[in-house]
Amino acid sequence: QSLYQDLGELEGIDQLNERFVINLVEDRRISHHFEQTDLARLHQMLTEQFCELAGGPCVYSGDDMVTSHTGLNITRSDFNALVEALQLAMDDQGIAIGAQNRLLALLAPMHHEVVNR
Ligand code: HEM
Repeated sequence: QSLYQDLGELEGIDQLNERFVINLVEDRRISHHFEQTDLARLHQMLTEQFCELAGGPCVYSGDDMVTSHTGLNITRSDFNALVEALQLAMDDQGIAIGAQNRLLALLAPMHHEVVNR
């Protein structure tokens, strides 16, 4: 059973990111970062990215992580808040803890590309 399957394939990942984006804009610690953001695009790009990372049949078509986060002044605390928003969304989707941890392990190394840029 691949991570892609454990996340509910494309439909599950799409639903996950719908909740994730809502959680981001509702989280008062980090919502200010998303005031100018095209949320429909963010949702779509996250879905492509997670699908590809999880081994699904997608190709991420967005900007690279350094380019898309440079100038945003994202802190380590902001990063941790985003991870919490994702965990809440994964809980909501009923994704098993093992699969949650596998996705988070794929995202964690990206903190170098998004924090303090
Ligand atoms: C592993 C962590 C992260 C991942 C995987 C990630 C992923 C992405 C992706 C896929 C995009 C879309 C890029 C595009 O439009 O081409 C994006 C944009 C964005 N991210 Fe992140 N991100 C992460 C961390 C963060 C954090 C911690 C924040 C702030 C709390 C943040 C704020 C933003 C904002 C504001 C945009 C939109 C920029 C714009 O409007 O052009 N991201 N991110």
